[in-house]
Amino acid sequence: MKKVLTIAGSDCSGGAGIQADLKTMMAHKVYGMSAITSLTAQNTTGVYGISDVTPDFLANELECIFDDIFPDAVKIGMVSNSELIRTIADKLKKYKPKNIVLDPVMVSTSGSRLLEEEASASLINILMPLADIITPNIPEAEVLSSMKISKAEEMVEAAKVISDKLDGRTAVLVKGGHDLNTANDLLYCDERAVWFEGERINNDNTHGTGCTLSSAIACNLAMENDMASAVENAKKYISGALKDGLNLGKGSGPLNHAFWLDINR
Ligand SMILES: Nc1ncnc2c1ncn2[C@@H]1O[C@H](COP(=O)(O)OP(=O)(O)O)[C@@H](O)[C@H]1O
Ligand SMILES: Cc1ncc(COP(=O)(O)OP(=O)(O)O)c(N)n1
Repeated sequence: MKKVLTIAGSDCSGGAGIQADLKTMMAHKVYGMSAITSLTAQNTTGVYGISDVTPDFLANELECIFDDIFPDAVKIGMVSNSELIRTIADKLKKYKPKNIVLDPVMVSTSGSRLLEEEASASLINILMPLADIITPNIPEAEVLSSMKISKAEEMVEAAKVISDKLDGRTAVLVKGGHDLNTANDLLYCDERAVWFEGERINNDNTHGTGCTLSSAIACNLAMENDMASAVENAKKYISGALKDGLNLGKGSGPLNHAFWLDINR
């Protein structure tokens, strides 16, 4: 059985963070593990509290995992401060896992900062170069490229700028969920731009879409798919989970991961 590790924050309401990641892993029939960076008190209406673990505790979690059940892929999500970012980088350099997917989580859809402002530079300079793929949404790609993105060509341009900053070694997937007309994601990999077109689904329940997509990519890489196939399969997964139309909570609700179990029975 393939094994996948998520290093991310906990969402007590189960829509995003490690809960979304572990549900995605279960649906992909891989063995899921989690190193928690932060506890959040949040639900479909917003984020009401954040409590980071200590760097020593995160180091301990990572040692426990890597020394015992070595993952075939690693997904990294919310890491709110520079000390935690450095802790993760140290362990990745020590253990050298393959297939690192980094979702550069900065601000939740509900508008709360999940990355301290002064930690952006550490995320970019310390953690991103270690990733095989990073998956910014449009606002995150704007921050990373220092560009405004308002059309498809600018998604390509921004992805190139970000890729250049990472010496071209890291694939860049600019997600199009924040474009109100389409849902097309752009993969820039090995100096080539490839579009993954998605039908825009009329569902405001999008809590955890970014977490889910990046975990699905990690699962597919663990299962030895190449990068483009991993993104293509992950896009099918996210589209199906959104289309299912689960409607829970008073705000932007979570996805239904169980649809995948039903269609793959
Ligand atoms: N309404 C939608 N219809 C179809 N796909 C969507 C929709 N909203 C988001 N997605 C897809 O969900 C994934 C996550 O995208 P996005 O919402 O941009 O990221 P984030 O959750 O990090 O802000 C992408 O594959 C995007 O295309
Ligand atoms: C603990 C935690 N991690 C990440 C997020 C952000 O989730 P994401 O899927 O990027 O997008 P939204 O849920 O904000 O739409 C989170 N909220 N909590």
